[in-house]
Amino acid sequence: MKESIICFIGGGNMASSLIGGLLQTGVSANNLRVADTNPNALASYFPIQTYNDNLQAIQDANVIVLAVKPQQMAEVAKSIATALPEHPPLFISIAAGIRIADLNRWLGKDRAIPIVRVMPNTPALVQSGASALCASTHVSKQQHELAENILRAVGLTVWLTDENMMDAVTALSGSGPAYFFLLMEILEKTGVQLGLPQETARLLTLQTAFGAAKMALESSEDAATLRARVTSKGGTTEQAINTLQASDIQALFDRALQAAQTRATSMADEYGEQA
Ligand SMILES: NC(=O)C1=CN([C@@H]2O[C@H](COP(=O)(O)OP(=O)(O)OC[C@H]3O[C@@H](n4cnc5c(N)ncnc54)[C@H](O)[C@@H]3O)[C@@H](O)[C@H]2O)C=CC1
Ligand SMILES: O=C(O)[C@@H]1CCC=N1
Repeated sequence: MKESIICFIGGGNMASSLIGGLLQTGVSANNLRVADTNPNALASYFPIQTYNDNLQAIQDANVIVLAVKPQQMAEVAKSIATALPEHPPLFISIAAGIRIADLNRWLGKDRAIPIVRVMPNTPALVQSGASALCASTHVSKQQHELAENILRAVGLTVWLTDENMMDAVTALSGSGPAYFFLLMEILEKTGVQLGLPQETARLLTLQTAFGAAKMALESSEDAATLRARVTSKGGTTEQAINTLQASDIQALFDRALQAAQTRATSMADEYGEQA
């Protein structure tokens, strides 16, 4: 991976998390490029080569990371197709919903293009991302390893054998950081309502979230057991958990994640087959 030239098409929120994470992990700035049609998106960027012309940016790249919005993907991919060499580089698409088959059609028409579809998340910026990967049948063993190495450099990776699982992953871990950030917002605000100074509520919230995640990751016990250890019989936690369960928090999250999964699937139809 260290020698590969990795070119990002689209330099927004998710691309900047990946680029920042890769730089932190020691990938040379000389091997990273980013192209974006909006020069403001690149203004505050890391010290890597930036382009406003996608076709110029992809020249000699070993890996092209497609990081534009799903609705822009067809147009961007079809334009890149006009400039691909005889042996196309590895494509990594991080777009929610967009299927490998559609990407291959846009990029290659009838010829096979090596594509790895990935659903990463923004904690990649601090090497704590979680990515699910799924490879097209035309991805070589080396390209498989290359994609794995790029994403593993910024966090956990899991491979999916069934691309259909990607929309569930998008609902769980792709969107997931937002659920935890929302919970942090809620806890901090509630702490203030209970009488704590804002900064005290903020710090206690963040450290509690971090501590709970670290403990769950490092423990051999499941989350339910760890929760039980906090919940003293007749104590305070029991009151809070009972209140949350009386409002059926499980059903609320079922509906929320189903809505996200359904949206990912509908984006594939909206921006894919008809595009
Ligand atoms: N934000 C997130 O947490 C995650 C996003 N994703 C996926 O990553 C992709 C990008 O999402 P974000 O970074 O959030 O969006 P964003 O809007 O922050 O970034 C997209 C960038 O693409 C640029 N762009 C638009 N048209 C272009 C073109 N023709 N050529 C080159 N660049 C162009 C835009 O100027 C913008 O900077 C999406 O497909 C999304 O589904 C996947 C996982 C998590
Ligand atoms: O909200 C979205 O559509 C993207 C995909 C996962 C996270 N952000």
